[in-house]
Amino acid sequence: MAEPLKIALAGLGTVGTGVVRLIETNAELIARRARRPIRITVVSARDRGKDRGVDLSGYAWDDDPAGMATRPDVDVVVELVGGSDGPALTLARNTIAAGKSFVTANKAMIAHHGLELAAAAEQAGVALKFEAAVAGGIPVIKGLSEGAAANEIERIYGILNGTCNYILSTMEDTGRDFADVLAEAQRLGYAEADPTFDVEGVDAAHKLSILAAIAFGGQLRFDAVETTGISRVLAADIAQARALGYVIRLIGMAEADFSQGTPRLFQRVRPHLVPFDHPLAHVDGATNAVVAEGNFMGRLLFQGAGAGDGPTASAVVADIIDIARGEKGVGFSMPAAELRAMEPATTGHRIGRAYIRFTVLDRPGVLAEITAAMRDAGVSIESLIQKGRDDEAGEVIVAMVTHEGPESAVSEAMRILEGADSLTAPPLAMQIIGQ
Ligand SMILES: NC(=O)C1=CN([C@@H]2O[C@H](COP(=O)(O)OP(=O)(O)OC[C@H]3O[C@@H](n4cnc5c(N)ncnc54)[C@H](O)[C@@H]3O)[C@@H](O)[C@H]2O)C=CC1
Ligand SMILES: N[C@@H](CC=O)C(=O)O
Ligand code: NA
Repeated sequence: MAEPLKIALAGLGTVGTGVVRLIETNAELIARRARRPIRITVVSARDRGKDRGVDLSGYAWDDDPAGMATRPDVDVVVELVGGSDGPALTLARNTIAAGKSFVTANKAMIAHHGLELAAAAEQAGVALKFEAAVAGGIPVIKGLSEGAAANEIERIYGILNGTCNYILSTMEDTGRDFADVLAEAQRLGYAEADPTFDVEGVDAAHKLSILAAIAFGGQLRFDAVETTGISRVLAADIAQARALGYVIRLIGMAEADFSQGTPRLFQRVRPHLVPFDHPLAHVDGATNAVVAEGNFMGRLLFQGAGAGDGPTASAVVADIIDIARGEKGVGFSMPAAELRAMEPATTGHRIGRAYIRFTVLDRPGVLAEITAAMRDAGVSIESLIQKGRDDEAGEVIVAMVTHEGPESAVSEAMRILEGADSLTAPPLAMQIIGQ
């Protein structure tokens, strides 16, 4: 058998320890499939003394992750530290500059610096791979850039954050409290080091911008993702949605319009109402699902574990195996210089139904004020429910479902009601996903 491929592993948290366990447990099978053994030679993390439940005694330790790139006992660097800049980015740049291949699960860094790193890797003739960065263990990057390579893809959407999906589906099934379920998702290793990235939709936006670049062959535009998280979704919204025949899911959606001049790119992360009979309504726990629509393949659905040590490690090690087999590719579907510039598109043109929820003071005239704003903005109401809350603040919940109409009209109604005295919090509008 050929010489082992020597791996430096930076970061020994949820994913890093998962990678150690996987490489040790499946060593023989991996060596056969990779045509050579894969051997971790050196590791690095913040705290050397911490018990991580894995045996690290066979590996060298380096206090300085950034310096691992130039060590003679390293062929490939695997970065599992996290953060868009800082040590992760320094390590990526150092590794590529040293002429070595780089594997990462770091969507924040790829969303911000992916084009720069891809161009540098192509110039250096090394691999830059990040399958674990999008939808954890699901091979969606490989699926899109290889399996769907012949298609023009105009639309891609799905559930891209395991933590939010775990929170929403657990609250729905058990009625448990948001903060309590979030703490559990953190204990299970699903959440980011700063969980506001999960609950405010930023992590899903990182992933969506990477997927969109791959699916549409466009330049990464994380800056142009419209992002709303789940922190303002109330247990009352979940109950109301269920009564109406829907579940609530955080959906990332990207669409490309190539019909004229500079292609246009629409990217949005937002909680949506999903009808019970839609495939995404049955995606529970930390599972992710991605739907891609291509002009010849039709609709593809990728589904599987989007977070957690084992599934994420599986994607990281698959990238290492590709490199061991001699692959020098970069994770995008075409060379960085050929990725098209895309102009961000606004939501104005979109048509659909929406659920809108208001928390208001229980006093005369409030409902009239809300319905007048809807009338003035041209929003047609299909149904409206008013419910008291079990608190002493005198608040009630008003929830409505609109008829199909322009999203811009809903935005206009929200604008008219902005700062209205009778609202106790800004209203929350969620689109209802179609088939
Ligand atoms: N946890 C998950 O399910 C998934 C995580 N990811 C990504 O994988 C990466 C790692 O995530 P986790 O393992 O969950 O994080 P974690 O917080 O569990 O582990 C991070 C590791 O990096 C080390 N580290 C942090 N700052 C460091 C520094 N300045 N110098 C040296 N070491 C440092 C820590 O000591 C720790 O060992 C992140 O980019 C994350 O977004 C991607 C997919 C799924
Ligand atoms: N925090 C992320 C981890 C995987 O990418 C998530 O919850 O999906
Ligand atoms: Na993946």
